[in-house]
Amino acid sequence: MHMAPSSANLATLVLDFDSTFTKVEALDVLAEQLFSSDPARLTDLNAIKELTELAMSGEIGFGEALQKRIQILKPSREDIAGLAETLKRQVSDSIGRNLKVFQEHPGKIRIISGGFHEFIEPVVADYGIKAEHVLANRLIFDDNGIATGVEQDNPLSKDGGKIIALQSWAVSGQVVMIGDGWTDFEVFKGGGADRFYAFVENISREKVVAATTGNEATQVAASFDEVLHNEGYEGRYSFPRSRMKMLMLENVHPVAIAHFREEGYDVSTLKGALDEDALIEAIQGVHVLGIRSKTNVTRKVLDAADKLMAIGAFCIGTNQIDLKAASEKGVAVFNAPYSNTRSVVEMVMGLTVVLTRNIYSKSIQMHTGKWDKSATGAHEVRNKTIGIIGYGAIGSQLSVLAEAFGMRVIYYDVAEKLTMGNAKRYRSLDALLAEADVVSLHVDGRAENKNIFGKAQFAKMKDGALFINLSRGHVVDIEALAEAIRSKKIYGAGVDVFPEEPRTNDDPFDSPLMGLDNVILSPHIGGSTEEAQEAIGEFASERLLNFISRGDTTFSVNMPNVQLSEVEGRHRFLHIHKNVPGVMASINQIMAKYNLNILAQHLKTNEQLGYVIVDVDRGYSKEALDELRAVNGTLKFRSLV
Ligand SMILES: NC(=O)c1ccc[n+]([C@@H]2O[C@H](COP(=O)([O-])OP(=O)(O)OC[C@H]3O[C@@H](n4cnc5c(N)ncnc54)[C@H](O)[C@@H]3O)[C@@H](O)[C@H]2O)c1
Ligand SMILES: O=C(O)[C@H](O)COP(=O)(O)O
Repeated sequence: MHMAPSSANLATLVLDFDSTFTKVEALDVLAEQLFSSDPARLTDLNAIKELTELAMSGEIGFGEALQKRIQILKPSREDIAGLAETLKRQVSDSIGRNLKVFQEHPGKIRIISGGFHEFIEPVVADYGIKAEHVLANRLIFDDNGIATGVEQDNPLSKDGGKIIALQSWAVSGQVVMIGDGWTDFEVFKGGGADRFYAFVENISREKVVAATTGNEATQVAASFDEVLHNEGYEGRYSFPRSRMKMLMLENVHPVAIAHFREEGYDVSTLKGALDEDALIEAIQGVHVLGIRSKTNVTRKVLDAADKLMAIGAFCIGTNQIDLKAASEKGVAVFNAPYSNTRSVVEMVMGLTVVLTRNIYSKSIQMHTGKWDKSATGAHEVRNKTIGIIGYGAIGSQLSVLAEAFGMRVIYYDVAEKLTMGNAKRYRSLDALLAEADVVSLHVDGRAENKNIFGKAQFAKMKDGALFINLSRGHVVDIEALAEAIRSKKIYGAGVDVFPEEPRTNDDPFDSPLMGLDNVILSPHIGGSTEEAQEAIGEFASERLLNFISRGDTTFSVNMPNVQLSEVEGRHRFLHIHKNVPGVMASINQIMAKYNLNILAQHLKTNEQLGYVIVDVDRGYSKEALDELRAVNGTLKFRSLV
């Protein structure tokens, strides 16, 4: 049985304290603490920060910097106690979430620091690290309890001291040094450690990072999870999040990026969309892709995606993604189906009023110095009929707002829908077109909807009616629309979406609708409000995070939806497979064969996919995982801790 790895076979992990165990440099924090109670000490604060930085990047001797800093600071015993309390709240995120590892392997994780026992010990004691496993300096206090210097016979008060101090432990087995600073790298360089990790979760020091290249025993670690994973410890995450790449295109809202980064993922961003070739290149090694409406995720892109687990469409539409191909590969797709609905609807109402009153054309005239005050051709929307085609989230919300404006609402939808207010469902599109003063399109972008609105449909509209499309460009024959406007069949139009749209703001726009009378064109901004974008960022990032961290597929557009709790104190296997007979039986046979203690099990299927989630006790065999991965029909298999 594969249980939590036994301590005996594991390397001893020696952690630096400042900017590694904690997020901060303790003496800088102390300086700030003293400065905040005495603003006259601002110059002291700056001097301390400068000395810290110079010492950490190896520019001046460590011992010299330490002495100088204590002599400037002169902290009291109370100041040091206060500092320890502050530092307890500043433990590095990846250290904090791995508390259990410290508890499971007492003595295996130790601290070596050029800082001071007086504040390090109380902080690391919370992680079960005993005083004898902390190597650090000691302060010298005068009779008034004020620190006046550093004990000089301690090797850690001198340059190159860490490597000498380390020998006093006489650790048997392998030693791994983890730290952000040059003195930490020196431990490895001087032969005091078998391996070295440049710890960059809090700060990345160029000289230290550069020193790790070209040596197999040294590498950069973006989190303690990575170190634990590499060294065979069983940490909080089975796979370090800092090694999971997220690529966010098309200006995905910063709130989403911040959430991903807070959770420790490696996120890169691009402002615009990418074409197929560029995306094929960019998607290599990417675990989660974030897009909006302009990025086409084709089968070719999905074929090239070697690590992809999930796609987040940070918008409503998912027609730009080959959902069938994504399902065949077990890639989960999420979107934000309701977050920009209101923004679109408000824009439709605004366009309806502006077009009905001919305000847009009059405004253009005013800008050329023409004053044309007249009521001719301007109408109220009250008592007019709006015909909504596609009565989904947006169509039905529009129904409510249009009624609030006093409009009569009729709608046409291919599916059965809940009718809002006094709206009336029409089963014939032609009948709707014959009655509507305003026709507004809100169908989804499925491929079959290409050109559903063309010459024949415009011909069936009332003379002088208005046409609005904020759904998808390809659903309307744009030449037919241009002709309907030129011939005055249509009195005006509001168009936000086009068959061909520029990929970025730097690309040109061209359309047969340009220059036509009473036609308001907008650059696909129906959902582009700050409110909507933030709401999408929140919603879609939460869906993706819940899927990646716990397997939850709530709201996925292609995976069977399963709502799951967090994985605590157990293992979770996630098995995505083709929906073919026999998979579940095979999985259960493997579970029985390896005597896995099942705590919970879920199976949900859709036409294409089956999704099995099994929670088991922490003890399990690696062979069982290999067999589960090899079950016929498996598309993706993951094990979570
Ligand atoms: N302009 C923008 O910025 C913007 C913003 C958000 C959404 N959108 C687009 O708006 C559209 C509507 O979004 P939603 O959230 O309401 O989608 P939805 O899926 O909730 O609703 C679409 C409705 O259209 C119906 N439908 C599909 N094909 C039809 C057809 N041929 N005839 C009649 N009814 C049909 C469906 O049955 C469904 O009820 C989508 O195309 C979406 O991509 C555009
Ligand atoms: O599908 C959508 O939500 C809209 O088309 C908006 O797309 P966008 O996020 O690219 O603006």
